[in-house]
Amino acid sequence: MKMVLVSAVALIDVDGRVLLAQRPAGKSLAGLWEFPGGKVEPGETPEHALIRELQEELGINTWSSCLAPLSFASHSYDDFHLLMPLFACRKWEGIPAPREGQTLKWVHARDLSSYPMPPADIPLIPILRELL
Ligand SMILES: Nc1nc2c([nH]c(=O)n2[C@@H]2O[C@H](COP(=O)(O)OP(=O)(O)OP(=O)(O)O)[C@@H](O)[C@H]2O)c(=O)[nH]1
Repeated sequence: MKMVLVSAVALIDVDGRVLLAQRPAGKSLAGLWEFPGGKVEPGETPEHALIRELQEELGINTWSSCLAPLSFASHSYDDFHLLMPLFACRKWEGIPAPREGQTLKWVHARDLSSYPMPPADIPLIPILRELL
């Protein structure tokens, strides 16, 4: 099966809340809440892919040194296998704004399970709760 490498991040604010983005209508898994990020392009590191995606999707800047490896998701969808490193990030420049039609929400760790997420993300929730 095709392996797809996606880099994702838990942006954590000063109150310990995590930023979730709701996938817009028309995309695969529309309506589900996910961590910001996207596919790692050829020649990119996961960190650089994330820095690029955060600029494109949210209009914020961060740095490799601010991306701490937290965990990863490994999940088979019908047509590909997703391998998704999840970083934690507490430091960035700018205010996250929805640049690609997403809805954004800062969510307390205890409330994360109220937001329907892609199946690959479910095992990441207890790990985030533990961190926060
Ligand atoms: N960014 C992100 N992607 C996730 C998460 N969980 C998860 O299964 N994915 C999957 O990883 C892929 C991310 O691709 P992407 O964000 O670059 O691409 P996309 O949605 O524009 O492309 P697509 O429409 O081909 O799925 C999607 O298939 C998405 O469903 C997550 O928490 N964050």
